[in-house]
Amino acid sequence: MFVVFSNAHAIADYLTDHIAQQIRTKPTTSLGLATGSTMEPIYARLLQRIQAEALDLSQITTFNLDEYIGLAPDHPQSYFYFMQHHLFAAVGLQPGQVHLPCGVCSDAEQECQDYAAKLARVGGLDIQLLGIGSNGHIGFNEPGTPFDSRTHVVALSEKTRRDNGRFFERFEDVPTHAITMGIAEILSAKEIFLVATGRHKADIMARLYESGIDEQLPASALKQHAHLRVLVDEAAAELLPTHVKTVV
Ligand SMILES: O=P(O)(O)OC[C@H]1O[C@](O)(CO)[C@@H](O)[C@@H]1O
Repeated sequence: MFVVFSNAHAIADYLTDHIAQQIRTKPTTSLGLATGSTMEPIYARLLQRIQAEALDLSQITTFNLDEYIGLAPDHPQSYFYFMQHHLFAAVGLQPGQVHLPCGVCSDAEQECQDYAAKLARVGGLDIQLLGIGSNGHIGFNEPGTPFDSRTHVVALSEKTRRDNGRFFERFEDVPTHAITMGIAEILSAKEIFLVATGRHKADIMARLYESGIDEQLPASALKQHAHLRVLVDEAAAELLPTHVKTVV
């Protein structure tokens, strides 16, 4: 389950190869995308590859995991802005191809239903990329989220708001709520890659390894998935027992 790479760039190379191959084989590939610092080197490498190979993205679709409630797409900390800045704009993905929950729609519950309906129409994304929060959240599915959840509004935990506070000027500016894809929708992807890099992710990787399937640890839901790979760098793998690690 755990594949250990020397560093974050090696993980980015591996995922870029895999995603590029998938798109070449299936031009209508649907990608589930994540945000956060972990994804930055991955999108940087993917962007280089797309440009170098002039990979045809005209038929792909993308679905992001989550968005903060209250942040407009042009807010620098919105996840829409993150995706535009790190990937979408440079590779020329068109508005109709990319999907993120709307954080400023007047009816958030309706937005969740609409997003869930769009995901249901795709019927399981081809590849889902995931980061992991230090409390084990995936997307913004915080501990205690039912594993059969679909897209929903979530109240962010104090821990998550503090972790993400590094991107905001003041802690009070960190949104209190978000819309996130649910765990059932994440699990419906055909392949899932959970990525964790850095020593600050070593504790949660050890917890994930030791835990049974437990709603208090959202990422443990992934253990039910037949095509999950957890990609870690050496620092994030530090507390894992040697016998569970495949080193590449
Ligand atoms: O990659 P980071 O910045 O450590 O974030 C980990 C996870 O937390 C989130 O940023 C949400 O808190 C996710 O988008 C991400 O997958």
